[in-house]
Amino acid sequence: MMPPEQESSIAAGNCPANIMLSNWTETVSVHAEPPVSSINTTPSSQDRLPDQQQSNPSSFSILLECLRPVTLKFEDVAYSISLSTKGTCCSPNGTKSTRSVLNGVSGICRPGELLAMLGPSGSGKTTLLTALAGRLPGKISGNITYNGLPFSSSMKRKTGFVAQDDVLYPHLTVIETLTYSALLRLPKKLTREEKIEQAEMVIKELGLTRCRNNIVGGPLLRGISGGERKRVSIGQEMLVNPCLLLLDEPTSGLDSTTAQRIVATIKGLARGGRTVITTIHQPSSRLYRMFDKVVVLSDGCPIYSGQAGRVMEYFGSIGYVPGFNFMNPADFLLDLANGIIPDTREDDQLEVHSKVDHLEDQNSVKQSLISSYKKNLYPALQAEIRRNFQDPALPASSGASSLRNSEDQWTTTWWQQFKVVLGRGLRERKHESFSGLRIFQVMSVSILSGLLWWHSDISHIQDQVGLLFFFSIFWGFFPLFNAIFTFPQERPMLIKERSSGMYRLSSYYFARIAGDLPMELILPTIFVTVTYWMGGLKPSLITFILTLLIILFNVLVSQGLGLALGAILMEVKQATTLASVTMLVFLLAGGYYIQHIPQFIAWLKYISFSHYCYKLLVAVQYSANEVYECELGMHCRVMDFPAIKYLGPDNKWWDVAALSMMLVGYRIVAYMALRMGQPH
Ligand SMILES: Nc1ncnc2c1ncn2[C@@H]1O[C@H](COP(=O)(O)OP(=O)(O)OP(=O)(O)O)[C@@H](O)[C@H]1O
Repeated sequence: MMPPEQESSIAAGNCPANIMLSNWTETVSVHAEPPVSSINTTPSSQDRLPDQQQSNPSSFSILLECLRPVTLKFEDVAYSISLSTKGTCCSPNGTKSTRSVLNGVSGICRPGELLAMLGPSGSGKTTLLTALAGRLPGKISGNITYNGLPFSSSMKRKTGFVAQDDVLYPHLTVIETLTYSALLRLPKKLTREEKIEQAEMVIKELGLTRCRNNIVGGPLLRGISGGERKRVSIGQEMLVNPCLLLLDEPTSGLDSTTAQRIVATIKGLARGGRTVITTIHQPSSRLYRMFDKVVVLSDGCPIYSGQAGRVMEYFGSIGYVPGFNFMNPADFLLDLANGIIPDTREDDQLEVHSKVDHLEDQNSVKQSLISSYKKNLYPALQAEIRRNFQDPALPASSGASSLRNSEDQWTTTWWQQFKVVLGRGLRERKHESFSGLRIFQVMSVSILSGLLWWHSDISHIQDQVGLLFFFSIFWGFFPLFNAIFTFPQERPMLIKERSSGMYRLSSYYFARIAGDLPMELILPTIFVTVTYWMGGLKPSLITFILTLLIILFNVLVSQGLGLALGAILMEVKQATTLASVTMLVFLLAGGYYIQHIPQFIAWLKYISFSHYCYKLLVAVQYSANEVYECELGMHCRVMDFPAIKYLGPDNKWWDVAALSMMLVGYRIVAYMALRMGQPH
């Protein structure tokens, strides 16, 4: 294995971008360059890299040029959302309407190009970017092709998508975050060490060395800075050496120098033969100069799509000129997209503001810009999109289909995915699993109940049975409410990672369940050990072990129900409300409080796992012929005690079978609910 420095310098030799990227901490100077559609990265990537990779996997580096350049073309993209208002008492049916978010947007972005989408807030930039990333739900009309093909699962794994909000695990450090991504996303032909090396390399490339061991942090936990978070998100996508990289507002909330550095970084990635598209709010003129192409949107309609350097010329040709010579082109474009014509008199800003109020004027400016686009730009753009030439940067069409066939499998095996997600989950949640608060909660309840039932005796059978019922209910509630949070909390991460094709849902699901097991099982074990012996239950080791096993079984079933409710509703408030109603029903129908439930509702106990758990606890605690002192000097059979008699005939295996069915059934339901809510 080569030392990282050596590898880095070799890679940099192949890709000029890397020279610039590795200088993150130094002053970044990137100037607008001529459109790079002429940059032909294909021969090198096509002829050399795949071979290199096959013969010597260690030479694979994310710093090399993109392996399969992508030309992205989109034509007449339109998207509408349906808006429905809820009914009221006066108009119970509510109303339904649709709203157009994108309307006839077209463009081309070739390998090596950086395309920026500009437009006012709400103009549809994010929606278009999400559509281009193949992640927009619902029906999109128009045509979006990647090397002439529709979006495919192999394309998904070659696409990097950096969302506006960074979805990262707060308790992992920067290096851990990138290492786990590398382990999950890099191909199986690389060894673990090589993958870790790639993560290290990204850290260096993005200038994250200083904060590599800092935790990422989140809203309630101070971690790395906003710019560093953004770079970690970009780094996660860089790891897969994406041929198509899409970024949503990568500079929002950052100071101008940091923004400049981020854009310089993505410009560098484009120079490595990637197709890079970004939305951006208010770029400075320095940033604007780095763009090769721009698409300007106004209320979802395009007013410009083409070379960034020709914007002024185009708008000048249709009669719109900036107020003064040194105006930032981005400001000029945003004014136009808002329907505001920049005033030619520099000092008269009041005039501009007064125009803001003239909605009609603005709308007519927008309409005129949209029609000018349709008349002057669209025909040539459409012809260019439809031109069926063999792009020199594209692999031959056979290459495109082999791309589809050979890469449709996952980059890592099921088992690797399981192990990495499990390890990551244990690390991320160790503070939560072993939180002092949780341990205190369980310990205090166990000691308190041990004291309340202190050395209870069979002559006080009512109390003893009460303790067994308490076991079944407490260890029904506690795991249920813990499990409810699992999937709603993880949802953003799950959507992000599944959208990038990082792992199978099943490997994630089993890793998540397995990761929670240690703590889910350790706490009840401590609880039962303390309370069983303090509470004076049967002093037999076998009975104690059986009691413990029944409670652990109950915990797993109840955890399954919590997972299922969380996965179905995906909303913690609704899920906890439903869970508390369910547990209340189980508590009442369990057989301890009411022994004369009317027949028509008595079936409720059969769906209650607490009922089966309670029944089993009683069955192992008392033998069939055991007696207790029911009155002074009088002995009665335990099995005739009303709260026990009500439980019905003692057939333990039926109860075990019912609990087993619930154990598996709830988990299947949770999995199916997750699958249905997932991007495919
Ligand atoms: N699922 C949705 N439900 C309701 N409205 C939506 C939905 N998706 C998009 N919109 C609306 O479509 C419009 C475009 O949204 P989009 O997020 O694409 O704009 P944007 O240009 O990226 O804005 P910003 O710069 O503020 O992020 C907005 O008015 C938004 O409210």
